Amino acid sequence: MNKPRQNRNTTLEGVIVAAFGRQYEVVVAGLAGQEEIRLKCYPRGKKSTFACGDEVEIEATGSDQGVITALKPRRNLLWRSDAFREKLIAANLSQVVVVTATEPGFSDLLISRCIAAAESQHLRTLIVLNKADLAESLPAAHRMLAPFERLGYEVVELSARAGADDLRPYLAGQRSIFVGQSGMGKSTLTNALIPEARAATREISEALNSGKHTTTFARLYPLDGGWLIDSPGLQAFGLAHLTPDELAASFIEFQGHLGNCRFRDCQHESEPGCALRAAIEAGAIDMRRFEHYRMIRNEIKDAKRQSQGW
Ligand SMILES: Nc1nc2c(ncn2[C@@H]2O[C@H](COP(=O)(O)OP(=O)(O)OP(=O)(O)O)[C@@H](O)[C@H]2O)c(=O)[nH]1
Ligand SMILES: [Zn+2]
Repeated sequence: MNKPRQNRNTTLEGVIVAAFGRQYEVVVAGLAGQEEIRLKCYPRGKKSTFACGDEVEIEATGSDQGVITALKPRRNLLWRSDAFREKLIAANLSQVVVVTATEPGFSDLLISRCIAAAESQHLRTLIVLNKADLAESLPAAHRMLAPFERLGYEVVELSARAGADDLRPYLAGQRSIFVGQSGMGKSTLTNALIPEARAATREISEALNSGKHTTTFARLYPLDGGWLIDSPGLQAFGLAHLTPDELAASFIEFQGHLGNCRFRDCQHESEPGCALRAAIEAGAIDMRRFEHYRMIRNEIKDAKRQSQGW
């Protein structure tokens, strides 16, 4: 039987497992009984708008190289954007795992951003609280996460250094991505779950001649009937691509209140008869979450103005 790698110009199907700039690593799928084929691929055109998790068609141009010729329809896409740029994070996910830690401190606004990005794509969100061994900092982290837990977002507390088995059941059969600030322990978790990942991390930091293990690009690993993407630490998570309505809908606790304000175009600032404000006062909506919503909404408005050159 012919090995597909020898069939020049044959169209193959695969999944993007790593994205570095204009270069992508693609694992060719559906070749039962044959060893896995990994190809270094470039997009055919100038645009490189693919993400980890994308399902693509490729043409092999050599034994280990190929050209991406088509993108299969995406089930969903996690991405971030400001007024001028967009950055694709990952595609075809089933859940977003926000990794936080007792130390260093983390931003709850960033968690709300990650949740908004996930909810707007109808993805499940799970929160991990890592470094539970640093007991002194646990109470503060619990306080920070309490509003999210009250909304039903599950928090899994663990110490990646001691192992990640408590997380395994949540990841089995799922297509997950670890997102979060730098230093929360995403790579330590990935390494605990996937022994092969450790080798990959070491190889890359050796190649870059840096002792540091900061993740610089997203990589997908098969895991327990699904897969997991480890992604670089996030500092910013702009949501300029969301409409104001989409943003409001992605704050799940606003459901049941949106649409009940006296004015149809209520900005939920100081208008009389604002249902959201009433819900905050009644304790049904957490003030901090409402602040997050306002901050992101104002940022979206600013981004729109900037991109239109106002
Ligand atoms: N005490 C403690 N330290 C941990 C634990 N997990 C990870 N760390 C440490 O936290 C630091 C950051 O871990 P990384 O896994 O590199 O964090 P990251 O989120 O992948 O960071 P980026 O690659 O920059 O996004 C490392 O020094 C880890 O050894 C833990 O459970 N407990
Ligand atoms: Zn209102």
